[in-house]
Amino acid sequence: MIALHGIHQTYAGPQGPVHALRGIDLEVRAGEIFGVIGRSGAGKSSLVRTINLLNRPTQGRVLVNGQELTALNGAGLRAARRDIGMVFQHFNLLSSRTVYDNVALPLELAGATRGEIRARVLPLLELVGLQALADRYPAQVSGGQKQRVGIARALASRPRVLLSDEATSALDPETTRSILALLLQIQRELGLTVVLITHQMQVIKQVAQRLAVMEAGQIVEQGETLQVFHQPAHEVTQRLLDDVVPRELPAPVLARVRALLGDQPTPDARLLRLVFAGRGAEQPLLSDLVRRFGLDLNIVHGQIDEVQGHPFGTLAVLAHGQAPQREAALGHLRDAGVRVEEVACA
Ligand SMILES: Nc1ncnc2c1ncn2[C@@H]1O[C@H](COP(=O)(O)OP(=O)(O)OP(=O)(O)O)[C@@H](O)[C@H]1O
Repeated sequence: MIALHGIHQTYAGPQGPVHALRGIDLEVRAGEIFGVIGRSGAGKSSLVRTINLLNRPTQGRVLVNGQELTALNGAGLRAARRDIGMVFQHFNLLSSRTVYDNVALPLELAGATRGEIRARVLPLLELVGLQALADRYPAQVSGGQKQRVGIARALASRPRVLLSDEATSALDPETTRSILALLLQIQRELGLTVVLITHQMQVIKQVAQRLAVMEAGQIVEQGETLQVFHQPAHEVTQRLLDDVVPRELPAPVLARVRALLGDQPTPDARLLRLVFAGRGAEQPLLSDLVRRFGLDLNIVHGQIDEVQGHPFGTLAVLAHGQAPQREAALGHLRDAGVRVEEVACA
């Protein structure tokens, strides 16, 4: 659906060239929501803007729906771009136009009649829940509503691809959730392919089926969201994931563990952090540890969440038991797909 081959992007900066993209190869499948995450300056905006050639890459090829955009210019490129909608962090609405007229703009530019425009804009406003606000100006609606206008405008030319450049970064968490829910809804209803860039794993967690992690102009990791959350391979991914599943146990939890252990050396006790995903989270593994391996467990901390409809979470347990049983129990957990880490608590 979308294929990027060997993409390089170099800008002329005041202190010399800036290599914003350094050899990106990426495939996005038809009908999926693909998330691109990275820290500030990693190259995310540069990447997403190459997909519709808002930035023409210095080197490399961009293919969308089998058409090589990098080989197009002028009218050919303009036509291809109509198949790619885009929403922006700061909405990019025209303040002098009403909500209705902002959504109508791309259709006007494409030469549609007033009747055609009306027949397209009204259902779009209904889709994004703004039919009652059609006559308001951007200054008279909230940030979340502005983004709904931006989404309706992006959909006006019936694109098959939607690019989202930090669409929720200017919004509060609750509005972010509602905008992401809307993106999911339209992706499902219209069968859109969505590429969404963000610096927040919470956003990825809510909507992306697959993701790529960027750092310094390169993709350092990519895969299915649940898999990457469960087994992040790159340090940058792990750091970004700390937002959703912190690696460090909170200090009060560690203090409680120390209090539980008391002053006596307890060679048979281990503090373990278990990361469950999908399959592992659905089995009665903790009762197995007690019944089959004779361990004593204190649950000291935990959180359970959902990623792509699958349970995902972490649990910190203080496990008491003799070394052979403990090792067998940990093997059992790992076989069931649970990631097991020993946490130092001294
Ligand atoms: N038009 C430009 N001219 C010069 N340098 C640029 C230009 N656009 C981006 N850059 C530089 O390219 C690098 C990548 O920027 P880009 O905006 O793609 O990253 P980003 O991951 O989207 O960052 P952010 O989340 O802060 O927007 C940065 O070092 C940035 O300063």
